[in-house]
Amino acid sequence: MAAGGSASRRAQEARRQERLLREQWQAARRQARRWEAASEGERRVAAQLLVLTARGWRLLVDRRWPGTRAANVDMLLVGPGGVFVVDVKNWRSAPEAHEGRLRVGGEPRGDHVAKLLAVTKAAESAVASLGMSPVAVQPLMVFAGHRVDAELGRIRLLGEHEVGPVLLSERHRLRAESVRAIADHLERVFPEHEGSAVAPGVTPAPPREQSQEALPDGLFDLDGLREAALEEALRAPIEQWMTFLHPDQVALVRRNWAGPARISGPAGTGKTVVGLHRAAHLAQRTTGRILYVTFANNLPRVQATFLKAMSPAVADRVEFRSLHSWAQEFLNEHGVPVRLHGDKAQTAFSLAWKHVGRDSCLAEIDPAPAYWKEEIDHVIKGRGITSFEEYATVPRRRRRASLRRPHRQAVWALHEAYEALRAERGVHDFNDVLSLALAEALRHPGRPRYAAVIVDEVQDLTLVGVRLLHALVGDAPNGLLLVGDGQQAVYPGGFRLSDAGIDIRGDRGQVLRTNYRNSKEILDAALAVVAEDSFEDIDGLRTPGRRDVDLTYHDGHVLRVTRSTLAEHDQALLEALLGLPLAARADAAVLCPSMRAIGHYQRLLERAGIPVCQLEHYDGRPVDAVKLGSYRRAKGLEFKRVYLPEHNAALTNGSRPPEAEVSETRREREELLRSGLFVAMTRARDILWLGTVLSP
Ligand SMILES: Nc1ncnc2c1ncn2[C@@H]1O[C@H](COP(=O)(O)OP(=O)(O)OP(=O)(O)O)[C@@H](O)[C@H]1O
Repeated sequence: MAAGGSASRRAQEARRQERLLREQWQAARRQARRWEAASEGERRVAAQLLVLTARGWRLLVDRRWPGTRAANVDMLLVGPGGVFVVDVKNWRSAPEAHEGRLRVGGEPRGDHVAKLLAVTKAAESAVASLGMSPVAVQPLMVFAGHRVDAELGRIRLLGEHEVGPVLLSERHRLRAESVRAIADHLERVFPEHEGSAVAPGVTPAPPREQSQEALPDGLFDLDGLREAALEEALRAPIEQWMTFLHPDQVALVRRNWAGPARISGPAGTGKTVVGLHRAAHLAQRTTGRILYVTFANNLPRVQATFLKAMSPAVADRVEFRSLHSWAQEFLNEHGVPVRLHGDKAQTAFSLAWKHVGRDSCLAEIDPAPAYWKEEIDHVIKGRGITSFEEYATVPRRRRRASLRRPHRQAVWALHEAYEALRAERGVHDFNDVLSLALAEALRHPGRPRYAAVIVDEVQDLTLVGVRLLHALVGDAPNGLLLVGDGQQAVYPGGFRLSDAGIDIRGDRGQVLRTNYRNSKEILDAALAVVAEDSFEDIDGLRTPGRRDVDLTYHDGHVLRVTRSTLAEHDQALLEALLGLPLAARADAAVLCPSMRAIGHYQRLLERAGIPVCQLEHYDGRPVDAVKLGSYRRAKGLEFKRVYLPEHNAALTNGSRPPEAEVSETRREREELLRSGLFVAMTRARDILWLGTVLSP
């Protein structure tokens, strides 16, 4: 039933659009005819664009390029789809875009490309003061008398038939008031060109008798426009942040940095948003590829979805990858054999622990082998340490237990045993993949394969990981951008920029301070968890856990739900979720600290008939299911409603021995658990549900 109903609605809308378009097209053609100085071809293009002016677009024609005496800009077009800088060409031969160059009739036309890009840059600067990101400004070359739909770097090449439908079906990023304000502003910045022979007013002329305006065959393709208009009517607008940023953010997106740069700031301050806009901006400015990397492997899919919506023209030049999957592919391409096998590597470690760890002095500090596996993973291999002398004195960042020389000797013996057993099995672990890739990258310093590398959640990388990414672009201008927040580190170990040989000075280190995501109530609750945990960020600075953050006005609440038993607690969670309107479930997430808890809540929700989407499978596109995953998997994401069942179960609550008796390693573990909880809590925009069980 639904399908039949929607088909008939679609047909009805199509008929309405067709009627409307005929009227608009006829008015536009009459108006274009008044442009005496223009050629017939240019008038036809103008008529296409004038149709848009009847649909909420503003067309500025023949404007002066600011800062020049005589240079002109053919057209500026502002509408729901953004700002377009339009250059109309009335060339006899069709354009050819090949290997980034424009040729017409075999002749190079690079000068036209350069001019259009320069005007686009001027338009970007003009709208930046209104907080508009450069990704919303797009250059277009339109060819009268030809059918074209191609790309030349960031320039879209369209024929006269294609331009109308393409612009009409752009996703909506500007509301009517913004279109007005931006067009008014551009009208002032790009004044009318003196001596312009084009009629200035571009409001459609009053309709004449319509019968005389029969459409000449082949001149105008109503079908294309009608389809586009229909799509436009059914399409949802893209998010506000994909077009408008705070002016300070726009400045970061557009800035020229002479070498590696860094953007830091507390949770929710728009770091990823700036990173994504910067990726799109750099892709627009260069012909090279941009690598956007994170540690987590679900985040790249989500970020790729966002970029595609935000800036489809450059989406295929930005590669979103998790660090390890990228490194593995890089090794494969270079013919370096790699046999990543996490389980076999883990068995090798367990055996090594049994042979040389369990009965050593290490067990006095912490009897849990996991602590020592982390020591090897994050301190020794994560830092690329290959000799005991180096390990004997290395600063163990984010590690609390102090290890004297005999302990370090014991760790080294464990490491060597592990490496021998791993090698015997012929397998690699995750750290090996990065070390091999680093060695390979350093072996081929030649032509960089990326114009830029942007690293998100950089605090979660190991030193070897960050060195590897640095090696890909070196200290090239605008090459490396590190984005992250030390307070959200959820892995042990860590590094300082100086350890990695990355020198970030002056304005290349930027801090964002305005939280756009959380309400005061939610942020205060999250900060209370880590208030006592000062942390060291990658610049080596110690920062107190309770940080000063500017908040934007935003409503949001914390709901604390305490029940005596797990069954009652789970029932309360189900009631909260079942009470949501169906559409609201899509923006709700249940986050858990462990795999065991994820399994438990997956069964609970499914039994109650609540559809669940694991965060592993979430790619940022709306899906009508409650998201479910671990705190770590939720990094970098956000949801309107976040549910944290048994949120404090892993933290100490009354059962903790006196402070003096708590081991350093236990303190370290608890600190990491609190960081994880802090990350999970700060994912919530409107509602943060905190479940507690009194007697689990
Ligand atoms: N200028 C802005 N105006 C309005 N909202 C914004 C702006 N900049 C960012 N936001 C919003 O703020 C939220 C947080 O942005 P983002 O995810 O980039 O922050 P972050 O600093 O990377 O967060 P985290 O470190 O917690 O993952 C998003 O909902 C985004 O839409």
